[in-house]
Amino acid sequence: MGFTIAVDGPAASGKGTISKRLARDLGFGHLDTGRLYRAVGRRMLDGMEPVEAARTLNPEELDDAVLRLPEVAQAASRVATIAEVRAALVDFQRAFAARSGGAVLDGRDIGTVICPDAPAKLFVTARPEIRADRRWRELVAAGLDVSVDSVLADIRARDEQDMNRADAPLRAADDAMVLDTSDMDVETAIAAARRFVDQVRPAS
Ligand SMILES: Nc1ncnc2c1ncn2[C@@H]1O[C@H](COP(=O)(O)OP(=O)(O)O)[C@@H](O)[C@H]1O
Ligand SMILES: Nc1ccn([C@@H]2O[C@H](COP(=O)(O)OP(=O)(O)O)[C@@H](O)[C@H]2O)c(=O)n1
Repeated sequence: MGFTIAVDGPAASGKGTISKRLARDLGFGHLDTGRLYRAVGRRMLDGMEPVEAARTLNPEELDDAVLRLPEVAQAASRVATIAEVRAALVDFQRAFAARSGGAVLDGRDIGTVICPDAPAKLFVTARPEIRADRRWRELVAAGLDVSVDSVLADIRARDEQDMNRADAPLRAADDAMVLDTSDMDVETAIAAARRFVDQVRPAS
């Protein structure tokens, strides 16, 4: 089994950016597990029952640009409260984590539930207003007409729902390194994450 890096944190904290770079620089695979929940949420918006949607998800659906939409993110957070939906997605995530050659998974419950034995766990966070500003810039750059206030409201609502659900709530694992990126630029945040990984990774 390869080395697994678990990266969790709230919306737009920078966990995807860090995970992608760690994976690229280390030659590991990367799985953005939020896309699984977004794909289920999207299917629910199309009228499908969420548990059925999770059980029959196709990996090809994970690359659709429509998954970025704020309404899909909200639907994702709603379906993510359903224990049977989460259960249906466990095997896919654990199989990815176990791939030889190493894996980086980012989400909300990777260090706590999906890969509790991962040797490297990061919890990436930032102040809500900063996260909202980052996500707003990203959505505007993608051509969406959204206000920063609506993005902040979505982030706060999802934080609340994700932290307070009964099954696999968003929280830092006890053995996670907490990285607050509020006052870091992208390169500084990536470098801090890499230093931590290098400390716990056996030299190869
Ligand atoms: N440390 C940082 N400083 C400034 N912008 C950042 C930082 N980290 C990420 N971003 C930007 O913020 C947005 C959200 O980052 P992303 O990695 O997608 O967050 P997450 O995966 O936690 O939702 C992206 O547009 C990204 O380029
Ligand atoms: N491992 C995960 C990943 C995402 N999710 C849910 O899926 C939603 C969307 O996740 P995401 O990672 O794509 O969201 P962003 O952080 O990119 O905004 C979250 O608000 C969570 O409710 C989860 O419950 N568990």
